[in-house]
Amino acid sequence: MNEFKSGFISIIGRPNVGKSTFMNKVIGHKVAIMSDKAQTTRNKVQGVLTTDDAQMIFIDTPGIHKPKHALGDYMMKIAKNTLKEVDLIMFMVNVDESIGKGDEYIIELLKQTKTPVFLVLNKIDLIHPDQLLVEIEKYQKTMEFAEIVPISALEGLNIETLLTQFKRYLEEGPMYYPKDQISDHPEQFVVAELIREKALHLTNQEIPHAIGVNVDKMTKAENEKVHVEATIYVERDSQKGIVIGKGGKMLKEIGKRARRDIEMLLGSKVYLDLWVKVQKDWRNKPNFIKQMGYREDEY
Ligand SMILES: Nc1nc2c(ncn2[C@@H]2O[C@H](COP(=O)(O)OP(=O)(O)OP(=O)(O)O)[C@@H](O)[C@H]2O)c(=O)[nH]1
Repeated sequence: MNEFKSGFISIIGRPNVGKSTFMNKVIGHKVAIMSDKAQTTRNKVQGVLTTDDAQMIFIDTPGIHKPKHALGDYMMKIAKNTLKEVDLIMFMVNVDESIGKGDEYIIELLKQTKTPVFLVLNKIDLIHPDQLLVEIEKYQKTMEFAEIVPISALEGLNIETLLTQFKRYLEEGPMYYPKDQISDHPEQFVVAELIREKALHLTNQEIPHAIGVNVDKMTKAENEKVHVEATIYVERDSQKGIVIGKGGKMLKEIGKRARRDIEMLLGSKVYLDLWVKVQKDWRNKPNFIKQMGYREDEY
């Protein structure tokens, strides 16, 4: 059997280029893995595409949508961190419009990351084929792209080619989101991802891949508050120290930010209890991975 590949793909592009149309075409109704509330969270998972031999998790890139308001260092840092941590970047542009300020802003950001960038020229149905080459050349002058793929999200043109190319770039990896459990308890996975994401962004150290999060318990209390208990797993004591921070400051901040997003996701008040544990070499322990929600046979 072929190896199973998986990875995170950050979608980036200015408003109206067709990102939602693309997601709908690729994932269709499966986008409904999360409640509508999730659509208001920052840095949200847009959709998960699972095939027999691969899983692609498309995520939004925060700090990008309103460059005018988001130029602050803080938002730039979040955007950069997100782009650094994903496996691929999908930069979508409208081929029927000239390169605008919004695109230039994104290109500047993309130049600073080592993650492979796919330039996806959308809406090819609106232009003459001769024009396509001209547009491609314009973009090629701005930076180096791993691949350039013209598509029409609306008409479904060349989408399969794009997905095949994505797969070529992804590495062997686990199935982060179970194929069939998605509609049952999707929240737990998303909640874990939100906590992990905050921990990654805030620690900004060499530990990202050593952080795993498990949601141990999620219950609704009488006052309608959702009580979430989760454990952040790291591989070494030193990493535990970083995640907890001086006087517990870091952990508190991770909790604060994660809670905000979880509340938006679930649409209710949340009480978040976070623990940090050292589990040596957790990434190489199949049972542990399974316990964290990944299925062993898919791993
Ligand atoms: N002709 C044509 N129109 C498209 C294509 N893809 C998207 N559109 C149209 O472009 C408009 C914007 O598409 P969206 O998918 O909402 O764009 P978006 O990037 O998600 O926009 P934001 O949510 O504002 O970031 C819609 O009217 C779509 O129907 C395409 O391939 N061809």
